[in-house]
Amino acid sequence: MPRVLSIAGTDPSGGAGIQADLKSIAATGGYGMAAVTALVAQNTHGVRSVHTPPADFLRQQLEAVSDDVVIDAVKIGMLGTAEVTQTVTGWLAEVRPPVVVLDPVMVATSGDRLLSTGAEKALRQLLHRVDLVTPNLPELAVLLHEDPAQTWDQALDQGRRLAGTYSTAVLVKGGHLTGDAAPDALVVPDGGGGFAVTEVSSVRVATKNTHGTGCSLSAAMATLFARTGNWVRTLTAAKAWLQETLETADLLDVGTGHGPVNHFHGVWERGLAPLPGPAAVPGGFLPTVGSEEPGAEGPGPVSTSAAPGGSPAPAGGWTAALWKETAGLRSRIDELDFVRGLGDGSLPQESFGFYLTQDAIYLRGYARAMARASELAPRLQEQVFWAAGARNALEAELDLHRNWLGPAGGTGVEQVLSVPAGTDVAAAGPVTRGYLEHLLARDRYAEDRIEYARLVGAVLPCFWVYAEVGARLQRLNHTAHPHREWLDTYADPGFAAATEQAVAILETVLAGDVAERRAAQEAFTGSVQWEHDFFAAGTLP
Ligand SMILES: Nc1ncnc2c1ncn2[C@@H]1O[C@H](COP(=O)(O)OP(=O)(O)OP(=O)(O)O)[C@@H](O)[C@H]1O
Ligand SMILES: Cc1ncc(COP(=O)(O)O)c(N)n1
Repeated sequence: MPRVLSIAGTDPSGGAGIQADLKSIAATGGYGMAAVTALVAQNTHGVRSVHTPPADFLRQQLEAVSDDVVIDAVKIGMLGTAEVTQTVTGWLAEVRPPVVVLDPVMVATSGDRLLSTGAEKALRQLLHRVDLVTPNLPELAVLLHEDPAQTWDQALDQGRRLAGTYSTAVLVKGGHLTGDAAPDALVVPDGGGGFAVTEVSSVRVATKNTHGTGCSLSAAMATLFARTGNWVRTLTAAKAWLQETLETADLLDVGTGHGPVNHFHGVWERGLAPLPGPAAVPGGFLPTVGSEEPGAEGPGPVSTSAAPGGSPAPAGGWTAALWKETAGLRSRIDELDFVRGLGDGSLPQESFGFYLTQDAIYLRGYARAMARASELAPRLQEQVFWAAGARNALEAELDLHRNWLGPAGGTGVEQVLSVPAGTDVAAAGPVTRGYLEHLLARDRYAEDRIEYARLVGAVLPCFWVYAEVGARLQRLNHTAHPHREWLDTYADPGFAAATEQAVAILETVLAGDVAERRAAQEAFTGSVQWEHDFFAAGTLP
């Protein structure tokens, strides 16, 4: 866990400054430390007064930390005066921490000045010693002695000029622009006079509770860079995290002015997932977008690899949390008479027939759910994926009739096939009917994106739980097994690959906004329960 030091001012109301930094560092997976530059009497409405302790005392704080603790990253926020700024510059020159991120705090959201004009020159000196500077648009202009950018293109030009002048990476932040988007861009000098510019944009959240976003973002950047060693991955991860803190900011009830962001909402919602391996970032924040930076991750979801159990692994923090949440219920599936009987070969033939009949009916409805998901999918890739899923489910259903449920099987499926079109659920048992109603409950949500999220969550367990149960059953298979051929169908690599893709889509949906996430989570857990019940019903012909 990276040890991250914030050097900044205080906010006793907890939304900005050191208090925000420590929350950000913890939320993004670091150990937070703090040296105070200034004590600020402020709240969500503004700054009342500032008390700056002697610079020598700041130096003592910094040395107390660096004499004892290995520092993996530093975030610098409010400095206030030239003397304080020079003290920090001097300490950095001696200690040389591996990563230094500077948020050049000049003016608070409330409009109050937090840096004396006499300190601007000292701040420019400090710029030579930092790896990343994260100015908002007015700060960018002051650092360049120019007027503030009015457009995003002008802001990017200024970012390039600042990066070139100080040979440092610049994070240009578009929070002060208007419009539906909140764009940010990393501008990194390439050493040959050019720049690698990577833009990461998010949807602007309609909230007045944005106090401390700049502090929180820069602290998250320092922490995540210490974890990933890659600025593009860091920004993508930090933005995704910041977005959820903004989306859920209104759930907090802190002050009556510009309130703080909700630093821990996502972490608490997902639960404390174990830390991922090297070069990874906390759950759910891994980039799923492309970038211009050479060597950075290409487009596409995080890699999914087969879990030791043989079923696909979660695609990120969101799916990991959901998978973990349903672990108890899934483990009970293995204990069911039907699953035990299928595994050890003791399952009565009529139970098997009943199960296959229900499966065929189920697949018809399941195909409809995926066809609807294809209709609603916002991205072409997903549209294609669900359409293919619908087709495969129908083909599997045909195959069941052709190869398993023919007259010789004597399971009564002919009756199912002969019912008039549109009423094919008539022969469904109560569980099959209930499961299909759950899958196809389409009119409960007005917005397409919510219905899509719900559908993705609802159809997923049939992929994922089935793959998991199937992988275990397949291991019990042998040449003399009475259900050998059926168990072989579980070993289809195409199905495993499709399951991985489906899990990756679910991860993307869960990383959407809160309403989408809720819809998908609820539908997913509901379907896991139905999967359990479906297997349980297998012994009730
Ligand atoms: N309403 C919003 N919705 C989504 N993202 C936002 C919103 N407002 C700001 N951001 C993002 O928050 C980060 C901080 O941006 P901003 O340009 O406001 O910096 P700042 O002025 O230093 O922040 P602060 O509000 O702490 O002073 C950026 O990543 C920006 O894109
Ligand atoms: C100690 C301190 N540091 C930074 C800010 C800027 O944050 P914001 O612009 O959101 O008020 C602040 N208000 N206080």
